[in-house]
Amino acid sequence: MTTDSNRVIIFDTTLRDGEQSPGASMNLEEKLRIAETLEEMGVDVIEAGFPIASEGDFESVSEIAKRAKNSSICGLSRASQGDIQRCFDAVKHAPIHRIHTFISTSPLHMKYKLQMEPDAVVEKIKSSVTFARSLVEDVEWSAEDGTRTDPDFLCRCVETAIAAGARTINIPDTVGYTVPEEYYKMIDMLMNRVPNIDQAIISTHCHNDLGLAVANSLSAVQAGARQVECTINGLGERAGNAALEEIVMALRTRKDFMPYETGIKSELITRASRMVSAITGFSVQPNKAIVGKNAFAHESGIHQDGMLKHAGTYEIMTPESVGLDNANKIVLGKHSGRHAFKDKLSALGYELGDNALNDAFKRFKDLADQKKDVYDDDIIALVDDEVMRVNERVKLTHFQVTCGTHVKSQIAALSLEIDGDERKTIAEGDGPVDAAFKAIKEIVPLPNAHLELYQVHAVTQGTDAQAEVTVRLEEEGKTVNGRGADTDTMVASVNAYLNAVNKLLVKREKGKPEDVGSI
Ligand SMILES: CC(=O)SCCNC(=O)CCNC(=O)[C@H](O)C(C)(C)COP(=O)(O)OP(=O)(O)OC[C@H]1O[C@@H](n2cnc3c(N)ncnc32)[C@H](O)[C@@H]1OP(=O)(O)O
Ligand SMILES: CC(C)C(=O)C(=O)O
Ligand SMILES: [Mg+2]
Repeated sequence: MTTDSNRVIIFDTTLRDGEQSPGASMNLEEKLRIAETLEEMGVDVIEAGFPIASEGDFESVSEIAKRAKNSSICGLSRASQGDIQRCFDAVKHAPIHRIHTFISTSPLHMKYKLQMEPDAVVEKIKSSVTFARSLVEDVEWSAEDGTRTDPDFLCRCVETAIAAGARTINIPDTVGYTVPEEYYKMIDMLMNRVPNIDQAIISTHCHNDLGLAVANSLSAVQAGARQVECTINGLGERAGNAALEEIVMALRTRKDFMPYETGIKSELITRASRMVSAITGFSVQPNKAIVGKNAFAHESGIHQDGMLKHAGTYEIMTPESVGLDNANKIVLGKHSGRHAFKDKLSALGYELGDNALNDAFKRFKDLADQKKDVYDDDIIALVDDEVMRVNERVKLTHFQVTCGTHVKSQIAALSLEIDGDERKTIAEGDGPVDAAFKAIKEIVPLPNAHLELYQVHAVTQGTDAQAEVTVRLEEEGKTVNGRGADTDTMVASVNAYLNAVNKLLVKREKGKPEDVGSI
């Protein structure tokens, strides 16, 4: 830990307050993994649990303490000797350790929860901190429900705790009630009114009931607090605690406005976030700041164009700075423009001329209108389809087919353009594919061609996925493969068959000059 006046101590309570989220219980092995990652990240203080709560909590705090090297390991305890002793017995194994003891100071909590008079609470602060100090050097004291506490009484409690030996004074916004300006004033008031305040570091512990936990914490730092209590992914009681990743990245990104340092290796944030999410089963919302899956994703054409020209146009931090190695994501969808589409094609190894690019872009927009997510594989299928269709002599102009139960045979209506001439037919078949292929053969007679393969696979997942169809035709020892891709499997099938037909025509041109172009 440092005495640098601009250094903010990061106190992580994922394993204590985070575990107080209903359904977020973790076993020993999981807590050890998280603690190891927090230590690797450079977290200054790890609140590893509440040792009096259960045998399991005691064991996990002890085990984390035994393995700790650089981080201080802390345990929570009520203002009672039993809790404090149990806490000490667990954290004492760590080379650097802390006892954190708390008691409520708001009128509501004192009257109804503790059923204690304010003077008795002050006495408890004195006795509990004194006892904790008899066991360890580093004692933190918290005024539970601090933000709803009478300011004069809060000053009295803080002064008592410091006089008894507390070296960190935490002012929790236990119920997420305060707002940034009010919290700033409260910290400022303590800094100015408590006579021995310079013997302690002021700490924040903000809950997110109004979505203000991070804003309140930063406001307190600006007022003089130098420890922030927070959790990975903002896990914690009810709506959670201030999110560590948001605090750290806000301080790092806005150094111009908030000239404070933390010791966190921000490149490990994504790893820690994913680990906590996987262990607790609490998924991170896609639009969550810093660690949401969309935090560095750009879908709209104007943003994508800006990003391609200069990432700073729409990103205030780099994905690498939080450990995302797949860099910023340009997500192609119906809001994308040509710049992003062309860039994606280059990344996929395609360089198309202007006309081909425009055609492919149009088909991409049509696809994006039908399909929510357009993946790289969709684009590859689409462009391959486009490239294959250049210079085709037989083109599909219209196709419709019936299908369903209680019909003996399916009817396909088909129009093709052959060398510029429109030809139409209607054919019956045993199933829609059979009807469609018979219709093609009626217009384009291929007496010696045999269908060797008809294969369908979904390019991506979901019911709106593109179907990719492969058709293999064999004619007098020559084999061609045709491919077609579309969200409609039947349209993809017809396109694949026609693609194979066009290839056969090319092969005829090359092999038998006398048959050139005969259809
Ligand atoms: C804001 C916070 O996050 S506070 C921390 C919350 N975390 C936890 O509660 C951890 C898990 N808790 C537990 O396992 C249990 O509540 C225990 C083991 C701590 C206590 O269990 P029990 O002894 O059965 O008490 P129970 O939880 O029902 O009630 C809490 C008691 O502690 C008292 N208490 C609450 N806070 C404090 C405090 N800071 N100092 C002293 N006493 C306190 C309450 O007034 C109540 O006392 P009472 O029994 O005389 O009425
Ligand atoms: C025990 C304290 C620090 C707490 O978690 C709170 O008040 O929210
Ligand atoms: Mg809390």
